[in-house]
Amino acid sequence: MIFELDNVELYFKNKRILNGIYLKAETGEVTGVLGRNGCGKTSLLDIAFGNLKPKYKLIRIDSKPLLKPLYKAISTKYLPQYDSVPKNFKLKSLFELFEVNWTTFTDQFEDYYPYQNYKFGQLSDGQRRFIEIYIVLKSNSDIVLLDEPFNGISPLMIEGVKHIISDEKLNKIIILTDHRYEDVIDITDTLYLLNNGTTKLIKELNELEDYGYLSVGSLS
Ligand SMILES: Nc1ncnc2c1ncn2[C@@H]1O[C@H](COP(=O)(O)OP(=O)(O)OP(=O)(O)O)[C@@H](O)[C@H]1O
Repeated sequence: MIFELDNVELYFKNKRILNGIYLKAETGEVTGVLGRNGCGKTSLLDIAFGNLKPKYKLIRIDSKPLLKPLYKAISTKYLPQYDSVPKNFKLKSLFELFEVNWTTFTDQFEDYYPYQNYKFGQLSDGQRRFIEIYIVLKSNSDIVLLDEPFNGISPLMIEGVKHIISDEKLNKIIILTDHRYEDVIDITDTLYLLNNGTTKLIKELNELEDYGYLSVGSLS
């Protein structure tokens, strides 16, 4: 499957946030979006998912325009920037809801074994984040959107998430954004920089310095 987001124009109160966006992502690949704070990365994912309506946008799936919101037309999972699971939800029920196997999870991540009957709100911030990422990535879908998946989780868990992303991309389109640019670069097949409201396809990493996203010398 090929997903394209094209010709996006987004304003908040007459302030133009996005203009002339083009992003292409396909099954079997991880597509990364980098950009400074406030440049519009979350807005872009919201527009892609279908829960933020810009002035203009065009989404194509396999070259055909999509007229419905993505989440209504295609099986899509979205990890938002902040907690989205109600705090009184039991982990067991959460895994059942997303049809993700708890035993497979705890076989791989043994630290979580005791928590099956815990409520989501009884976990630490990082534990909650990790569980959310895991279920979003592991549940059935064609497209996965991840907003800052590495934020707040410890280095070993970041490595774990990167492995899961690499496995899951075989059958999914994965689009992610995060400020941990080295981890993003490490796992992405296609990389965009969001700068001055437009996307730039990054072919050479030094372009990240040329566009002023990284300071000169950061990559050496
Ligand atoms: N509901 C809103 N009303 C008005 N302005 C908004 C709204 N949501 C976002 N903005 C503005 O739009 C711009 C883009 O915000 P967005 O959250 O998409 O950026 P971001 O790149 O994800 O930022 P960060 O990396 O800091 O999370 C910001 O300048 C923000 O102030």
